[in-house]
Amino acid sequence: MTRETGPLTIAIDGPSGSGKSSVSKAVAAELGVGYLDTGAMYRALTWWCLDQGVDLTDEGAVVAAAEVLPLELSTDPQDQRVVVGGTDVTAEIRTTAISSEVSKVATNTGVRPILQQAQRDRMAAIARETGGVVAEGRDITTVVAPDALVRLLLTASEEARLRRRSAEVHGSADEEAIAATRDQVLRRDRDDSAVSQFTVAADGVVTVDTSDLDFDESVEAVLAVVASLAGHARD
Ligand SMILES: Nc1ncnc2c1ncn2[C@@H]1O[C@H](COP(=O)(O)OP(=O)(O)O)[C@@H](O)[C@H]1O
Ligand SMILES: Nc1ccn([C@H]2C[C@H](O)[C@@H](COP(=O)(O)OP(=O)(O)O)O2)c(=O)n1
Repeated sequence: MTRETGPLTIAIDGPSGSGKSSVSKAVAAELGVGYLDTGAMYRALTWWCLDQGVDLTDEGAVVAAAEVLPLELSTDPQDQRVVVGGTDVTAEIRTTAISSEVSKVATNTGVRPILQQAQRDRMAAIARETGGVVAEGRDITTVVAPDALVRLLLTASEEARLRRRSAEVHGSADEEAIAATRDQVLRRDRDDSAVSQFTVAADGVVTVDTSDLDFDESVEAVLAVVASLAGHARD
């Protein structure tokens, strides 16, 4: 798609389970633009460090790994593939083993500027190629792309986020499954909050609360904000 006023750049942040990845992918597909999952980059680096035997608490070693991370990330929202050093890790980076360790990498203050710059470069390349980009994470609206045309904070109640993640990871949202999900949702958000602000919208960032919306309604709500801010009329 093309716009006379420049590329349609959309930045979306939010806590775990708010619907960032799934909603962003659907929004990008609907608008016909590329997609960047910045969380996948932190997850891929975590996987690679573990694979290479790098101690995640050795900050300098993890920074050195970030500098040479051999990452291939697809940009098609309907075909997401993450390849590190020739190994397809698309599924593996979503496992509890990675989810429980990724904050150690994401809170490494030497790693963040390296991945943030890589994310800016990727956003620019995707926008050039497809006329726009939907990029999602924790600091896209504030640090990576504060000048994006549309900036959104996707939120949902703690209860809704736990229920969704639990259903996704354990196939159930009963008490036991929710208890097993707490660490990778609440503890991780608490840790990640030390380096990014993603619970309160920064100035100029629009909040969409999805607690009482189903998936399709969440996608519609985001598309409505895009239409009002970017003047983009859907086909
Ligand atoms: N509004 C919604 N209502 C119900 N389920 C949702 C909604 N948004 C997302 N989901 C589901 O919740 C789970 C977590 O969503 P995801 O997009 O991975 O969140 P995040 O990227 O913010 O961690 C997925 O299984 C997704 O399909
Ligand atoms: N822009 C970003 C994106 C993710 N992160 C961190 C925070 C998370 O713990 C990990 C993984 O992010 P991801 O978006 O995949 O996590 P969720 O799907 O929301 O559970 O990376 C970050 O610090 N900054």
